[in-house]
Amino acid sequence: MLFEILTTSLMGGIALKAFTKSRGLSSNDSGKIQRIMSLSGLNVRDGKDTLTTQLVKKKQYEWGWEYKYRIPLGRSFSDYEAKLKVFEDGLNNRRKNITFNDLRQLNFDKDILLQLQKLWKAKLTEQKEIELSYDGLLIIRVYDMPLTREVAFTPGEGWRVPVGVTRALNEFKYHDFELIPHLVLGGATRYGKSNFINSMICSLLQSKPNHVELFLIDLKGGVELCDYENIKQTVSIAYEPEEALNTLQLAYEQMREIQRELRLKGNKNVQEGNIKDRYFIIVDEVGELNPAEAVTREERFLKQECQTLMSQIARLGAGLGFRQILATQYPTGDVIPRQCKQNSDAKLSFRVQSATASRVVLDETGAELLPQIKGRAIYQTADKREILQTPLITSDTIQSIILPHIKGEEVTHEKETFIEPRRVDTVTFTEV
Ligand SMILES: Nc1ncnc2c1ncn2[C@@H]1O[C@H](COP(=O)(O)OP(=O)(O)OP(=O)(O)O)[C@@H](O)[C@H]1O
Repeated sequence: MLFEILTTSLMGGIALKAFTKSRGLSSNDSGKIQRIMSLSGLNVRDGKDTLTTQLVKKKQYEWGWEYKYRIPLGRSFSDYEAKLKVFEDGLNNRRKNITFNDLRQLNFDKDILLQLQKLWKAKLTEQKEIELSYDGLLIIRVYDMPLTREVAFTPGEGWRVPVGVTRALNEFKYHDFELIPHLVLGGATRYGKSNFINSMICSLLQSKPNHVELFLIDLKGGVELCDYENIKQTVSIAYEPEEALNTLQLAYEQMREIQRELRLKGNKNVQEGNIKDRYFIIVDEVGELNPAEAVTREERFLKQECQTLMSQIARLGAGLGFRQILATQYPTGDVIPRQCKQNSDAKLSFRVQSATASRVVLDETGAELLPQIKGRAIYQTADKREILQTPLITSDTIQSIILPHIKGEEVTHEKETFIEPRRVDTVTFTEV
């Protein structure tokens, strides 16, 4: 009986596979992708010939499939990027086929009908996600499961801070400030920049409380970074451009001091000089320091000074233990000083409004195509670009992390218990 079911299902599966293949659809999505390409006008006409996108390689991973294509002359990567939604909607089209691979997953010892029902339901609700990249070949990754929309904060180790969870196997990704000292952060409003800055600071406070020194510039009216105003690790905090200049000058002087110290010792950098402290200059909304936006001459001069200091820190600071993180929600033109951008080998961009804005942050397009999901971002280093979901940190977690570091408050971890005075009932006797 079991043998009969097995062979019938197997033959059915093979027949189904042959059928789907005859319709240009195979068990993976390569056939469908090829059809989407030709139907959405990605082929190129060359006289009588039609140049198509050629599949060079396909590989299955635990998370889904990766396809590599040679693109025809006359097409660029951005032509394919512009069709991202077309690919995604095409692959998630509800007319689903059950494939041979799907049938192979079934357990023929158990209730086969129920399993088929479940499989069909799963097929109808499945939501594949697609990622495009280019390295001389067009790479299309089709993920079976969408990337999670929420990741809880967990601190990193040492100078490694959590950046987020990647799609491949939900793996946690870290940014190592010892390897890449400076970071540029961008993204349209309400997509998660400030949340990321908070999780970064809290991770550093957790893992390096005695060696992290913070120079904070919060030009969003102080609402984002004011929690750190009274902690031991904050050397200086600024809420206005005038105060920002002061904070940057302090950081710059400290940098010079370390430079002198290392020179005297004959060391090239803090690692060689065994200096353990690291100095983080964090500017939330660097756009507020853009001289091009200044109204008066004095304001322009002040902002130019700020930009000069940020550029010097970016240029000279890495070996001296200085890490600069510049965040902006208005990625236009020179909002991030050029030298700061050039010296930041890592960029993190949340969704932005246009391809131009994406180029300002990442030097490449792509961040404008991110889904409208809070915390979803592209993390880009010199050799890699990944989409990830950044961790969400709650106010309660922030408060509990900063509590032991608040200045002037000896914090004991035991709870104070308030002892009420014992009630004494007194009866007074009077002599009659
Ligand atoms: N990683 C995340 N995961 C889930 N939700 C998030 C994440 N980051 C932020 N959010 C949600 O988005 C809201 C806005 O985040 P945040 O304040 O960090 O945005 P922003 O980019 O700094 O915005 P603005 O530039 O306007 O200040 C948060 O209140 C939170 O609810």
